[in-house]
Amino acid sequence: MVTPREPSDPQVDEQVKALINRILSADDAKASHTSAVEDSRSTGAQALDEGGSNHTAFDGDQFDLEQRHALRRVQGLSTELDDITEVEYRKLRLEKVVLAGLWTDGSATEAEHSLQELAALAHTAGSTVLDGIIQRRHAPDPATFLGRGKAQQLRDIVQEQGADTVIVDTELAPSQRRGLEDVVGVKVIDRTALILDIFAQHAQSKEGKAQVELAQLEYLLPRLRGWGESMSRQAGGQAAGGAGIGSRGPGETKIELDRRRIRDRMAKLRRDIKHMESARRTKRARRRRNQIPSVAIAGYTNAGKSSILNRLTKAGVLVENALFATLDPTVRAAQTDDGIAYTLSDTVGFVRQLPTQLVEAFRSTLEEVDEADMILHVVDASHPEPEAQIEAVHQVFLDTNIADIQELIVFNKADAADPMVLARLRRRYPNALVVSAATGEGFPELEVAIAQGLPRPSVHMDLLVPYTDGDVVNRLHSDDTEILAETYEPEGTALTVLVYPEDKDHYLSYVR
Ligand SMILES: Nc1nc2c(ncn2[C@@H]2O[C@H](COP(=O)(O)OP(=O)(O)OP(=O)(O)O)[C@@H](O)[C@H]2O)c(=O)[nH]1
Ligand SMILES: [Mg+2]
Repeated sequence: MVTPREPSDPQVDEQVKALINRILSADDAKASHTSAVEDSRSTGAQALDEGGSNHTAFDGDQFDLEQRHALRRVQGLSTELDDITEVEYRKLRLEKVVLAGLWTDGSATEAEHSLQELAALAHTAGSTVLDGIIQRRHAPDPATFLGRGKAQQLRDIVQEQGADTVIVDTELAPSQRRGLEDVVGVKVIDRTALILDIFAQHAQSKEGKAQVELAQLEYLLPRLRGWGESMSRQAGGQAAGGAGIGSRGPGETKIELDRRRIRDRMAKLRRDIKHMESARRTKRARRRRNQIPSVAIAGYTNAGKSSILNRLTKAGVLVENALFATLDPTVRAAQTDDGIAYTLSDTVGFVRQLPTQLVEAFRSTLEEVDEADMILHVVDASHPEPEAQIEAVHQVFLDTNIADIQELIVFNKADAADPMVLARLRRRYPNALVVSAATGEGFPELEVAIAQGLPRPSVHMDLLVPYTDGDVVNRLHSDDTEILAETYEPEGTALTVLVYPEDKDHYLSYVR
């Protein structure tokens, strides 16, 4: 049984209230979402390499990153009430954390890697990870997630270390969260809330923000009940009749009101997102019509996708040694050595057990991948389990029906990877490439492989274009034609070209 929460235990209620306020307050997307990554990154996540981000010359000016740091500094100076709630909410939540996970199936190493990934996530959200425990157990305890004894041990660790938060490596039922909180005496957050928080901090585009807000509300809605229950219990004390109209206290009315406001907000967000989706589709259709081949970069979070994009295009996309640095698809123009233009799109990183609330948001970024001519599947070769990451990504490809697009696996971070592991990966994936976005190793081969994988203009034409039709020559010189020969004759420019089948008609009247 879950012990009923005392009405006078306001800490958790305050958190929920603050969260609701934050989400419901209009236009609070401004500074608040990007401000939470504190500078307390001294200890923690082994899954991230030491020393923060090492930027190459290809990573650009990192304006985004600077902006984030700048926003961080002004936090707490504002006197607006909204912002104060926000700051308190942050302070309350994510500072010194202890992690807790269960090892139910699989090997001990797998359980450990899962906790390491959680540490990396916590780190990305701005917390300092002090400690972590794993319990071997068939199934989670329905009341407290960890078994009673282990939960008490966790409480001791929390007290010893002076932690203020426990993060659990799964999604908890609301009652489990409260049950565990009652034992450990500090607030408990689950993996889903953590990932949602990171997404909220990082989303940049309007669509991304809307998607994340919708996901947060979806997560919050069923969890409001916990709060409502304790409030109506209060009211129940006054009107001792039990159920019925008389027992409805102000708490209940308030919770209903909040629920309705949240539902209204969710409906509005869904409408907005629909609208934004169709705008994006139009843009994509235009690109399609122009016949520019497209390459999508996909892969696990922190694999180095943005770094590879930057090196291929010198685009200056934010690279950060954190999970989910990129949360919005970014499309850039690139060119093969022999002048074929193509688009390269960066995508949101994959992660195991993506919260269901975020799957939609994630899928919208995969639409870019969906229509690509080729996928660069980037894998961090220095990660402890590259094969598991590949499988996780392939599973998502299967789930979203994009498994039939031509895929090129690219093992990145060759400079940091164990040579033995690299050898193993080379054997297992003979068609894959090994590169390092840090040193540039393997990039010439990568560029050749991309050039070979792209659809090429295939219709051979011999043309003579009169000098009066200069715009036609210009057009042939633009992105989507390959010029094999060009000479100037008295009657005009003679060209031998390869064009895409769709473009053939434009030039038929100039054929010699
Ligand atoms: N040693 C080494 N580090 C690299 C290499 N490529 C990228 N990194 C580092 O790995 C981290 C993640 O790089 P990103 O390019 O942001 O990775 P991403 O896949 O775009 O990550 P998300 O957008 O967060 O999913 C950064 O700290 C990079 O500096 C590499 O070849 N070698
Ligand atoms: Mg990225």
